[in-house]
Amino acid sequence: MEEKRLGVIGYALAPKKQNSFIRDSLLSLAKSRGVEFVRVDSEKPLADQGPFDCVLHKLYGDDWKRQLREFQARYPNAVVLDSPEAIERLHNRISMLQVVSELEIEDRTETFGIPKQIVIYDKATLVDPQAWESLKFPVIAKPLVADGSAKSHKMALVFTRDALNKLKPPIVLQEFVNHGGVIFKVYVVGEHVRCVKRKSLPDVSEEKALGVSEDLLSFSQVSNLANHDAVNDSDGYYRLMHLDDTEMPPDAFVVRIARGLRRALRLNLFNFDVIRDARYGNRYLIIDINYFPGYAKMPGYEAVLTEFFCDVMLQKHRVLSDEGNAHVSPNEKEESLQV
Ligand SMILES: Nc1ncnc2c1ncn2[C@@H]1O[C@H](COP(=O)(O)OP(=O)(O)OP(=O)(O)O)[C@@H](O)[C@H]1O
Ligand SMILES: O=P(O)(O)O[C@H]1[C@H](OP(=O)(O)O)[C@@H](OP(=O)(O)O)[C@@H](O)[C@@H](O)[C@@H]1OP(=O)(O)O
Ligand SMILES: [Mg+2]
Ligand SMILES: [Mg+2]
Repeated sequence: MEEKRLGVIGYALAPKKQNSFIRDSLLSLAKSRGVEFVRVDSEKPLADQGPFDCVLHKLYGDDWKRQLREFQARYPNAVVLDSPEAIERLHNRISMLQVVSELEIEDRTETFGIPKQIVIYDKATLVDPQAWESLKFPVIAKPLVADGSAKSHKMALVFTRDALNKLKPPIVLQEFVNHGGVIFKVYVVGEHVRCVKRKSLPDVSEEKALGVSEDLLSFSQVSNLANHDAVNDSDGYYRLMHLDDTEMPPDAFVVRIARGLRRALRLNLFNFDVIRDARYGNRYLIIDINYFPGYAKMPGYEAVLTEFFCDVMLQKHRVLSDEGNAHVSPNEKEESLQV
């Protein structure tokens, strides 16, 4: 039975995201807590729709950003999850990871950072040895832009300097770090943090790097590959990893990083990929941060997300009732969402 009407969330998502995220199980649980979901009609201006208490979105482009601005001007009390300016930082693989160096986290046993990386904007720099002299091969070449397009996920494991001329800048060259073939994906939903294990690229030994038949290996979204894809890979490069044997990073450490990133990024909905450097065993490297990832892959995602949306609505009501007593600026309102 519906307890109390908390509010309406307008969602603006690409069809694939809508299909995976907006499930009946989420809608009914949210409804039982007084939260209703309404699809934003992409054929009409956002500001002419609603009213919504909250807009949940993962769309790209200037037109969408303009629509959000117009909506916010018309409904200054509505909550936009998340702010397009904050999301934009994740659309560039350099600014995305710069935030890691801003974190001030002390841990007695574990350390963290990012792999060594450089950015290459043009072909000329790509073939200039000075540019990548300091990098140790193999490296992973990643498109600089991470805008959700299929192209932005196309990576290459590059074994030799000679292979660099096959790449198309702008790219980031990041040192490949052996990590036992397992990646940790940390899902953040407001204050909630959940870490899961996924398959990753297998380690590359020095002999293997010397013996490869190709000096460049292309791949895309490895952690989403089904296990049988990996096993059937014709040259046997991928193999089934024993995820169960891999120890998880300490919970408290992961939560501290997640909360630090959330504050620094001013985002509520994201995940980040972490690998454990096989050379040390207590050193963790953050390699990727994604806005509004595939939460539906998280067991029990409905309860976690519902709890979060209820909190957002309750905080909004709280801010509004405070506003009756004193003036609260829009910035302060946003701040209050960041617990
Ligand atoms: N520096 C690295 N060292 C070792 N493996 C890496 C490194 N960077 C990336 N990988 C591997 O390559 C995969 C893809 O890299 P990354 O996560 O940056 O790409 P993405 O396309 O943004 O991924 P996602 O689908 O999570 O958005 C990782 O999941 C991991 O398996
Ligand atoms: O679609 P999936 O469920 O695989 O979710 C993936 C999501 O795609 P979607 O937003 O189109 O859904 C990706 O977003 P873009 O970089 O392409 O913007 C990125 O966030 C991945 O990291 C997510 O995979 P996960 O990290 O959760 O495994
Ligand atoms: Mg990733
Ligand atoms: Mg990514």
